[in-house]
Amino acid sequence: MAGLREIEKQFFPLQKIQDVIDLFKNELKDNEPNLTLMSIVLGVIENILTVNRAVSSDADKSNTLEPIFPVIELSTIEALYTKFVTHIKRSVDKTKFPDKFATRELVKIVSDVVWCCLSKSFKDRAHLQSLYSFLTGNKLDCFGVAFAVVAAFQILEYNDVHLSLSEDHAWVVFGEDLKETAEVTWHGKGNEDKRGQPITASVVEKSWLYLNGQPVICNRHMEVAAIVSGINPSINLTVDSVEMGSLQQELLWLLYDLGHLSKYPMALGNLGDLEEISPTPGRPPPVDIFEESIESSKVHYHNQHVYPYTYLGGYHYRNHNYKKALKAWAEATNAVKNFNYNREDEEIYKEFLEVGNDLIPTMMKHVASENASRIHQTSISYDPDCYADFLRFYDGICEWEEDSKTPVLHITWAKQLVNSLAKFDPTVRKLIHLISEDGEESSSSSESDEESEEEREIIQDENRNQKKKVKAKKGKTHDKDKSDKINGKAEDS
Ligand SMILES: FC(F)c1nnc(N2CCN(c3ncnc4sc(CC(F)(F)F)cc34)CC2)s1
Repeated sequence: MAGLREIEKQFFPLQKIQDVIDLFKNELKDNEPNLTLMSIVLGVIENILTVNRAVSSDADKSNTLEPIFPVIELSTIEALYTKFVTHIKRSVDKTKFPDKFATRELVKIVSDVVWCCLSKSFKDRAHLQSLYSFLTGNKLDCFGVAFAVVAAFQILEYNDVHLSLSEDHAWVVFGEDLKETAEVTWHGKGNEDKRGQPITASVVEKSWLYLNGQPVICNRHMEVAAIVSGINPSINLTVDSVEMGSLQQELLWLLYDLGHLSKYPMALGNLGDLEEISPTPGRPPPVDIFEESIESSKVHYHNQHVYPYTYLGGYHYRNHNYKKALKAWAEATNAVKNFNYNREDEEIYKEFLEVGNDLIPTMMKHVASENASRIHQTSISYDPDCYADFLRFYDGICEWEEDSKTPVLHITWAKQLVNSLAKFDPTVRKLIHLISEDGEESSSSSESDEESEEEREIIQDENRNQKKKVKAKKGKTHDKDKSDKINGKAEDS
């Protein structure tokens, strides 16, 4: 790939969101959309709108709704583009690799060409995902390194090297029919990188990090979807750039309409989140998009992806549809239970820890107060379906832990379980009919009364302890409340 093509240059300068949409629309018509160009353009815009925000000095501008979209000059983009292309072409002697398809040796060399320039600091900060970050700050996050390798191979005119994505890791596939795999980046903290190594069946089997062999294997258009999905509109922990969020949302709808999100559940989840924040007129509601994300995982990935369910659960929780939230979370652990938990799976562990030990307890508390307003007939603490999904949620977590090298549950899980159990009304606990996997039936209402009496005593004892603790903690601000604000998407100030 040489310099920018004339047709690409004509879109500059980019002065508004629509100019970026037009540039991407044109690139996506091509069967080799220019990954390097698009990553640099998005990185420049994200940097101006979030990291180096031009603080408008004239007072009148700050309170108008006039957008602050920057003017992106061709010269800025071309300089960065040439820098990356030159760096890649100068570092790889193609004459040594006459094959049409990439080899493992070449993949390691290209990974090294990216890796050697990286500064060793702050790898899990925001806004480190684009080639702009690589070219101006020598910093890339885990995804950014893998993407840079794939963009480099496009420049070297290999069309067999593609991005392979799980829910918390990225690597590449290559070779005649994408049969080869290779690590090209690091994962998590304190793990030696395994760059150059293949991802073997033993590493993949029952591993959430490698999705048990069901990762998202991208083509060039899905690689564009990955950089758009990776846009981070956050200015800081509490405020997002409205312009950057709108650009991401419009680009995701462009990719959606072209069919490039149909096999990418997380990109659909990201789009659902954006639609919750700012609904696009004439587009489906967020729930429909989350359902499409789940359907995509079922159809294309043997229902092995977990995030589609936690996207949906989080959405229902935020909108106080507690019954639907419990159903989604039960289906999330139904997906995760087939994996064996290991030390590199912390991200999904944290997701479930928050659901089990924070969101569900908070939900049960709210519902308890709702009872006070005598609408308890519809409340979840009287609903057998909710109780069944609550039990399924925990059953999935326990099955996930079974045969795992690393334990999942600890005392806090048990305490919260007892605490939440107690919030369900005893009558509803009798209505549950437990059918084990081998079809054996047993009703949850225990045959002997003293057993349920004993169960009640444990629960009452736990409640007494909880009440004592709450009184003791009265003065202390609840961290979760703070982080609730942190997760809030306040409008651009
Ligand atoms: F569980 C839900 F509530 C979630 N909310 N946000 C979630 N994200 C946000 C976006 N995200 C992603 N969104 C699109 N594509 C990818 S590829 C990938 C793995 C890695 F970064 F490449 F290593 C992560 C990821 C990770 C999961 S899950």
